[in-house]
Amino acid sequence: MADKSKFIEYIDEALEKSKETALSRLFFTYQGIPYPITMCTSETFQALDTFEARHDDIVLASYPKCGSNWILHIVHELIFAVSKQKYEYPEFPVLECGDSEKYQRMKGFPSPRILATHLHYDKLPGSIFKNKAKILVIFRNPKDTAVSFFHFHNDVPDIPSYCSWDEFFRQFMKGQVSWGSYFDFAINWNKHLDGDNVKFILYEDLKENLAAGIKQIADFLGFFLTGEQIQTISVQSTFQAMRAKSQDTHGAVGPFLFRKGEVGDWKNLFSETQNQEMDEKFKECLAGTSLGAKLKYESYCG
Ligand SMILES: Nc1ncnc2c1ncn2[C@@H]1O[C@H](COP(=O)(O)OS(=O)(=O)O)[C@@H](OP(=O)(O)O)[C@H]1O
Repeated sequence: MADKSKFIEYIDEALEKSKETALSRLFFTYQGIPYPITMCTSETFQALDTFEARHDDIVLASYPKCGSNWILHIVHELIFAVSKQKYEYPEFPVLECGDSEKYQRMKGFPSPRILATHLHYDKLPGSIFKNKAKILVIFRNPKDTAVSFFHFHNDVPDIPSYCSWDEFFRQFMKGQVSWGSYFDFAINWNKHLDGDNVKFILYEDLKENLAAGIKQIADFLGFFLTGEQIQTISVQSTFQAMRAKSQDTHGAVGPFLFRKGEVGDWKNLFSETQNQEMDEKFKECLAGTSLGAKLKYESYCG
């Protein structure tokens, strides 16, 4: 029996190691943060210093899976409503993804440029702050964010999957997932959310009252719309409306990206132990902070 348990221990350890080796092939680390090798390169990160932000750039900053495609769509619709011009951005809109020449090409793009990013606050190019670009910072409760991230890896055929939710959860809590730790991302943003050019948006607030959220975004961007225009954009921005068009807007990945769009889906995957572990982590990192209060953790994760 003793030998058998040693054997199981050994196999478990070997499995653990091979999982970590397999996972390490998914990422490369740049300045301490893991990024997916399929989307980012260190050459692009080096070239990022040459990116010159404009005062009329609109930056959507979020940890992955907090709803950046939702806000991107809303901002597109707002621009269309005020300018009657369909906004066509010539590049994949995530600032840190793509080839290292992109920042040169971007110099020729018309304003306003809408740029999404999952970079942590302290990794953002300084010109965003220096030139006072407008930044919409989107947050979602960490439990639903983790669940959405897990499904994305495991549902999309071309992305390497995790062997189980438990395995993903372990890596998520260690920050060993693409773009690093949710909690580090949040701690980094915590003291910078009240700046003049920064607008905090909570995914759950938008779910609660989409029209009110769209109005706040429009006000922040200085767009004046009628109540009727706001109403029209809300109808076009519901989860159902966006999912129905997702193959046209995002290709084959669309239905996976617009997966469920709910608050509280974490209850379907979290074990009691995982629940407690995340509550502890939240307390340790964000309890008593201004962002901690803004996230309304008790309401959405309790
Ligand atoms: N309109 C609307 N309403 C409600 N929820 C929406 C909407 N649009 C996108 N989503 C949900 O946002 C999740 C994807 O987040 P991101 O767009 O940030 O993903 S990514 O990081 O850019 O890949 C993903 O969450 P899950 O469904 O929980 O996986 C999307 O469904």
